Amino acid sequence: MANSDRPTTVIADVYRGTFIHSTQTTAVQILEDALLGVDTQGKIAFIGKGKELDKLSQTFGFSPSAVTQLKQYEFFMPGMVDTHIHASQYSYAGTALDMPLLQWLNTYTFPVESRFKDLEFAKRVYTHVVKRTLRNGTTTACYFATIHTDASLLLGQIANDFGQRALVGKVCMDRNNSVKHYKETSQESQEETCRFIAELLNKKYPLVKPVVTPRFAPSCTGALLGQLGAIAKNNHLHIQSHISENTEEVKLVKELFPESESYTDVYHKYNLLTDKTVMAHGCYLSDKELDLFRETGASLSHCPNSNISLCSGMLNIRNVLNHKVKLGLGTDVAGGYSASMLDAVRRALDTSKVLTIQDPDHDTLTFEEVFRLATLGGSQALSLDDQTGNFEVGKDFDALRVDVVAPGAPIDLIQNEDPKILLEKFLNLGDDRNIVEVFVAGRNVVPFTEPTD
Ligand SMILES: O=c1[nH]c(=O)c2nc[nH]c2[nH]1
Ligand SMILES: [Zn+2]
Repeated sequence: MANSDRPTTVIADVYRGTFIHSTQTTAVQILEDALLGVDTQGKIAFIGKGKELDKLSQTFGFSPSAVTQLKQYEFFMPGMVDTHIHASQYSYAGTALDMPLLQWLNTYTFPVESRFKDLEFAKRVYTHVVKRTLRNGTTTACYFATIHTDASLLLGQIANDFGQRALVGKVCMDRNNSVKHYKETSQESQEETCRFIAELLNKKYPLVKPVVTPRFAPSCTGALLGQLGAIAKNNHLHIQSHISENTEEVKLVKELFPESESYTDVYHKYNLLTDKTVMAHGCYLSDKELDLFRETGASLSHCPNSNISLCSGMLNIRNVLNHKVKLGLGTDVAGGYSASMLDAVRRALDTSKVLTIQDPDHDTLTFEEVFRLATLGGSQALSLDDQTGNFEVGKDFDALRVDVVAPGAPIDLIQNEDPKILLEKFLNLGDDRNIVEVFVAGRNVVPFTEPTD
């Protein structure tokens, strides 16, 4: 090949085997004996057929002997996207699920979150949650931290150090909190949000971004919501919050914001519904509110474990999808007790099946659709689908290498199964022992190379 014809991309790694991902039109697309090349920037440079090895190796200038071959019963799938997780609640995940949302916040959540003033405590919890989620296949996480700016910055640093793609939010709340040392004024909240954004952006972490984070309407005055909407707009930032999770909360919002037509209208009025907004839950949104989500491009994070654990409600995903609202899945640790997105996949399917038990006409979600929600759907919900979510050329290589028969893992394969069955078994039965490697932007981040604590 003449010098001038040489591609400018330099290939760092090439993998050969089965790749399973979603596209806009196909919930599960299976590419058997495929070849995928990753460039030195961590981006997918090509995806082709194994039999095209000679041609691809010449075009992209790599040696066929450097290709990593997957084993039988292994496949690559896109890394999973947790669109809603409270990193600061990880210490009590798996406990404290015996009361409804508003009581749960005052009894368990605010007292624990107030401890993140202590940076040593913050470091311990945040290191654990980043490692736990990464090894369970969460390559992108949208995190709530606490009101503490320095601890929130530390969460960004830890995600960066371990190589996880993350949106990190310093939580804002200037009212309705009974816990003495867990409060901020609207001025403090606004100033500290600006400091958080400036300092985090200044670090220039390649995969970690700030997200403007009003906790939810009952925790924020209209004045603070308005200031946060302006900060997000002026800096083109992501926004996250909660909406319509339980009936008591919806009633409270009506009382606190009597001038607003609906809960969604409260956020809309303060410019908090944009195409970079993700709202958790939405169990009780009306069709009109869903229309407003679609019009503004805002998305929903479905957190089924939390919705059941706190007896909040059940989101009708089919109705959300029919309204063409962007949707991803979230663990919502610690209202949700599991930090694993595989659990979110299973609970999403369970919830949809319960809705079918209640109404046999309900169009139950398929496992293929839920796979898409956990990957491509999540990346769309976070407006990061230009970078991650599937194996399209030009996106970052965020991937899980899954071995369905990994030693010690909880899956028995009795017969030779096709790749779609392998995916279904992994989603329903697998765990982190099946996730033998995790890649984010081409970098191998699991198994960990750092000393573990
Ligand atoms: O599930 C939830 N967890 C929280 O921490 C929270 N705060 C407001 N609304 C919330 N919902
Ligand atoms: Zn939440």
